[in-house]
Amino acid sequence: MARTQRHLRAQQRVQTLIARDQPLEETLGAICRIVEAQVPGGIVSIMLCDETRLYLDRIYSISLPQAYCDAVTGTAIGPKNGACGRAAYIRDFVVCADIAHDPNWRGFHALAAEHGLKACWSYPVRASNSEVLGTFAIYYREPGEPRKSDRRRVVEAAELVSLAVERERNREALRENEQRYRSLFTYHPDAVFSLDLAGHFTSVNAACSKITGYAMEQLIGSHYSVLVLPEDRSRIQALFRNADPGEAFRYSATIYHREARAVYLDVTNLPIVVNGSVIGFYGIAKDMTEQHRRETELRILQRSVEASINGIVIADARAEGKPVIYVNEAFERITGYGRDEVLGRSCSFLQGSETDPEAVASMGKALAERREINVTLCNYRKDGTPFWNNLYLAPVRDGEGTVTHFVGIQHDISERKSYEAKLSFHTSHDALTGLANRSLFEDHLLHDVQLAKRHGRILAVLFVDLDDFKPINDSLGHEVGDQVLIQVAQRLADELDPGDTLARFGGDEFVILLPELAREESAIRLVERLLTCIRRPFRVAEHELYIGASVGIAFLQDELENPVELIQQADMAMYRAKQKGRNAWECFTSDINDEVSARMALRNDLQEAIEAENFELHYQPLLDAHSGDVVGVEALVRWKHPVKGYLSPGLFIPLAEDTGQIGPISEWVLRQACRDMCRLAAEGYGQYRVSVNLSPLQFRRPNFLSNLQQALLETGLAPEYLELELTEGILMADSAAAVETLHRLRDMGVEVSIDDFGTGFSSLSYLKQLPIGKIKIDRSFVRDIATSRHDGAIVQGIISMAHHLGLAVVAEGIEDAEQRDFLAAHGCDVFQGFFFARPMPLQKLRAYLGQPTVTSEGDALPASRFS
Ligand SMILES: Nc1nc2c(ncn2[C@@H]2O[C@H](COP(=O)(O)O[C@H]3[C@@H](O)[C@H](n4cnc5c(=O)[nH]c(N)nc54)O[C@@H]3COP(=O)(O)O)[C@@H](O)[C@H]2O)c(=O)[nH]1
Repeated sequence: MARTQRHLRAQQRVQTLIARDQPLEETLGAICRIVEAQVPGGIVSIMLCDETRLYLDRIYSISLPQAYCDAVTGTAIGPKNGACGRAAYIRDFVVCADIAHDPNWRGFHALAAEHGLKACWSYPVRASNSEVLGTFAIYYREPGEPRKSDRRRVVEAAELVSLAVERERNREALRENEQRYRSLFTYHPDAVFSLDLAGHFTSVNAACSKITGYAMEQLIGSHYSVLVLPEDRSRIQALFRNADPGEAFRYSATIYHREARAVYLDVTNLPIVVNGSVIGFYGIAKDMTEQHRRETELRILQRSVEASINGIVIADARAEGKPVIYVNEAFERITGYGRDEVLGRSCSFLQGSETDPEAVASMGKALAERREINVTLCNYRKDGTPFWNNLYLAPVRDGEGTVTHFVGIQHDISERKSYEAKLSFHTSHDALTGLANRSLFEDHLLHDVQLAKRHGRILAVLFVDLDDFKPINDSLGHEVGDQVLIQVAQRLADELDPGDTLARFGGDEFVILLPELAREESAIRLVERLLTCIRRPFRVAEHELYIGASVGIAFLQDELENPVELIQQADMAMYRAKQKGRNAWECFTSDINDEVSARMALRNDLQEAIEAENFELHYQPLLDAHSGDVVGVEALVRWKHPVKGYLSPGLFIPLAEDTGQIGPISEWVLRQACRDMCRLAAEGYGQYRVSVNLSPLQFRRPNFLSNLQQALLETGLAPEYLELELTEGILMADSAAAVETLHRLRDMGVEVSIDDFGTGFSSLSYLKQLPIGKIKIDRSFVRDIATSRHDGAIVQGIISMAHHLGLAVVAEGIEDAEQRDFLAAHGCDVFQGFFFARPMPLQKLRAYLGQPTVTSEGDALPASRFS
């Protein structure tokens, strides 16, 4: 009984050691001690299997000699390998009553004998799953058989060993599991954490710290929501609230990094279930910030590509034929092809008959060489219309540098191209007539002169200047003038050969290049034809208009160095033709050159005269036809040329009108005339009205009226003592504006008369509508008034009708008494002419007007010339 109790107590001790997870070695040592205490003379050994279950590689014993233990450690499990090797092998009790004679101990006899071991009883240690874990054995130093109780003791001890070893193995497995789990947690690159049910962090790994910027100790215990963006909090709280027990849930969240930057997370939470209850949540949060940035960037890029106004096309560089894999909306708009019609096709379908093969080849070369290129080529829309495509092609490379795609950016530059074409047309053509302009004409001239010289051809340049075109422009307006020019251009073009060049140099000047004439007479015959065709009437709206032309001809001479000189020569010849009268032509000769040079010199001299104010005014009196009183004077400008003396305005006014120099001359005349009249009055010669000739240019200036007013103010002449002489042409051009100006003059008190009446297009009925007071019959009618019944009748008619309209009539150019008497007899109001007085300088006018006479009121009396 006492032995049984001792046995039980011994077992309890061992079990306590096992339960307390004491080290296995300690527990097995205890088992050895307990059993040896129970079996006098018995020496206990416990052997355990290796992982392969083929060897007994560990031995625990408190009494066996160490040398023996070392020798048997590693014994293979086998039927003839001693008591333990065999017991593990046959999985049953093995009794070796006499080791020395036991055949299963062959190989171990000497060892056993050496250590005095004579008997051994061994039993396999088996796990709960029957797996052999090792052996439990008792050695004796005398041969002997076990009793039943001995066998039971060995089996019980083996079970205790099994318990201890299994417990140790479980402990090991648990430790390993724990380490595995720890590794997963610790080394996971994503943030792994656990939360309690209230949402506080209970554990965090290093990645949590890295992603949030907070130390692990700071995170543990804090609530997850302090990290989450306020706008995300309620959504995430709801997810936790509504999570199905036992189900994982996933969401995206944005948190604040400690450095106040947003971190985008992809979070998965899963419940921690212990004993069937959820006690918290595990979380795995993947940092998506970089991916989010890339996605945002990609989205923006994608939208930019979609919304680009340029067509964008992407082709697969690795597939045969480089098929299109993407086109944007602009591509569809520009080409007219829908996306579905394009995808999978090679972009070459946009090319057509007008596509430049060189551009296509250079594009193909760039694609083959995998490099970018910018080409402009003609592509075709779906409806067949061509468009200019400025295409930029660039390769797209992958991470290894392999070209995977080509991106093409199309820019439809059709509008720019057409604008450029127009621009280039305008730089080389006249906008009104569409003819070549001077620059293009000169290009042709240089080229044709070269050929003519090389092949000994006859080449001529014709300079055509229209006669009588200016009055049309002035009197009927520019629109009518433009139409005439267009028709002239057409008529000239109709007469020319295809190889000839017709150009307009501006105004009414046309220039023709005849590069290949059979003989010089051919040019002259052509000129005759041109003059004839220009003489034919021009019809513009309700007008039937007649003009002529003057043509200068210049032939290419061997000695000519600069081809452009031919134009100048033809121009000079034209000038000479003009002097011959209307519808004439003239060939260039060297004397013409001299004449033009003289004109150029005169122009330069005139400019100097303007700057030095080298002019003088002469005054020609105007006499009352009845009383002979001087009723006014006409101011006539003279140029005091330093070499040539006084020059008549007939010599320089037309030149000044051509060159625009008339402007400053007119300004000077107006002011000087006003000043002189004031001076005469101040000197007591009387206050006379002065007539000043007005040039069309001066009248049309926008600031004409204000300048006039300024001149009157500056000089102090009262407006009623100023009369402006206008030609009919001035009034006819842009008549509405001209009439308006006349009204303003009348409002100012300035008198207006029509000069050279009878030579223009106007009729008396037209003049009736104008606020004018006087007409001046042209000198040409007065000249033959007494001898030509025709002129006499015209003058008579003019006077009669003018009086009916309430207009005074002045006759100019009266040179003899006959003319005077005729005009007096027919009621002419005012006389002017050499018969009475020639134009004279102011000093002579003083003498002509006689001694200054001053009335009691201080006014001078008018001088009478008839008494
Ligand atoms: N825009 C301006 N034109 C001006 C100005 N000064 C003169 N002119 C114009 O120049 C043309 C020639 O003028 P001029 O040589 O001075 O001749 C004038 C008279 O001398 C001449 N005249 C006068 N009486 C007779 C005569 O009996 N016989 C005859 N053969 N000639 C005579 O007529 C000219 C005046 O003509 P008009 O102006 O039509 O009254 C001439 O057209 C001038 O208008 C100027 O400052 N600005």
